[in-house]
Amino acid sequence: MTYSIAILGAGAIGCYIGAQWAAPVAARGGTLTLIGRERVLAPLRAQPLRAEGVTAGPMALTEDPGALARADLIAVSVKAQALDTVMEQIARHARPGVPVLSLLNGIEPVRRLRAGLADRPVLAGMVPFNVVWTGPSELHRSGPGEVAAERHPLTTWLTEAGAPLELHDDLGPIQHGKLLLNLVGAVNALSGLSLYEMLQRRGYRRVYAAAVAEALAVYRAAGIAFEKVGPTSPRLAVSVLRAPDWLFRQLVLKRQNLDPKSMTSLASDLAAGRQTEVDTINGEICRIGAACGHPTPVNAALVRLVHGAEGQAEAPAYTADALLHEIAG
Ligand SMILES: NC(=O)C1=CN([C@@H]2O[C@H](COP(=O)(O)OP(=O)(O)OC[C@H]3O[C@@H](n4cnc5c(N)ncnc54)[C@H](OP(=O)(O)O)[C@@H]3O)[C@@H](O)[C@H]2O)C=CC1
Ligand SMILES: CC(C)(CO)C(=O)C(=O)O
Repeated sequence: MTYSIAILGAGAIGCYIGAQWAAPVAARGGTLTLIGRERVLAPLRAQPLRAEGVTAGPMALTEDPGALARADLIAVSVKAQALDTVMEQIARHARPGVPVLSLLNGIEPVRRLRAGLADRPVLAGMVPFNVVWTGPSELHRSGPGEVAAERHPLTTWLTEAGAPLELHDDLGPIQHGKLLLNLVGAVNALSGLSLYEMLQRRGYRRVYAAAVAEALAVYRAAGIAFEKVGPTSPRLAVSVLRAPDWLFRQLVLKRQNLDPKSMTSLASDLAAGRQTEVDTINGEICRIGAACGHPTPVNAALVRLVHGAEGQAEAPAYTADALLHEIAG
């Protein structure tokens, strides 16, 4: 059997995953189509996409959501803010029963896709690393790990074709593990610094550690299982993040291969004056806390501050002390 894969949302993640999957899909006689905006696709028509120095295999590039009609699997890689439109496009163009794989951060997007596309399988996926554009057709990845997805005949076909993908029967613990890693996004966004610069400073790391410690307490109270995603186990991370700068640099930063200009995707949105995914990230911790009666003042403060900064002409530049003050209430 051979299949046609569509990636809906040609941004940092969609293009990186497209670059990883294109050659294995083509080698099995399949096709891969990236659906996105012309401003992103035009440079890729002029110069093939390169991710980590490797040139991507053949892929079709289009702005037309009508291309979904040919897909046997649709991987969604837009921001959560675009999900309503994407669900309408899938409902209008995709064939009945074609599965949708969510590559978005957070747990809420999968819930929304399952509610909005109830007539087709929606598979959870998780991208553990950071990807940034280093040129119009060049991507840089930082951080370890493999993309994870729920097991399904189409995701099994992808792995058999050689696409780098780990399959699981239940992605819940992995999604909850990734959510802990994502809590850095709001701190990074509010600092106004690159992720690399922000992580060099203990004050910001203490804010991030407080958000993770609170989330761990909420998971415990709610009985939620999680797995380690990223370089360090979340419980150890809380202590490691609080270490002095010189020790953190030796233990973590030196091994991370972080691009000095890298930003979390939440920080890129805020810096570009766009709405962010903070409600699906820190907001999810607040929702779980509210449901089990566990207070979440740290994550609630981060949600409030990020919302306050959205749509402002200038990106915020909170000092670490100011953020520590805000989360202390
Ligand atoms: N970047 C990263 O390192 C990581 C990101 N993630 C998650 O992956 C998801 C995608 O993030 P990322 O790649 O950074 O986001 P990007 O903003 O880089 O990419 C999304 C792209 O999809 C486009 N788009 C939106 N709606 C549509 C549509 N209906 N049809 C076609 N294209 C559309 C957007 O255009 P426009 O801007 O015009 O809306 C944008 O170009 C997010 O949930 C993020 O949290 C997960 C792990 C790491
Ligand atoms: C950096 C990372 C891996 C964790 O927040 C990420 O998922 C993002 O940029 O959104």
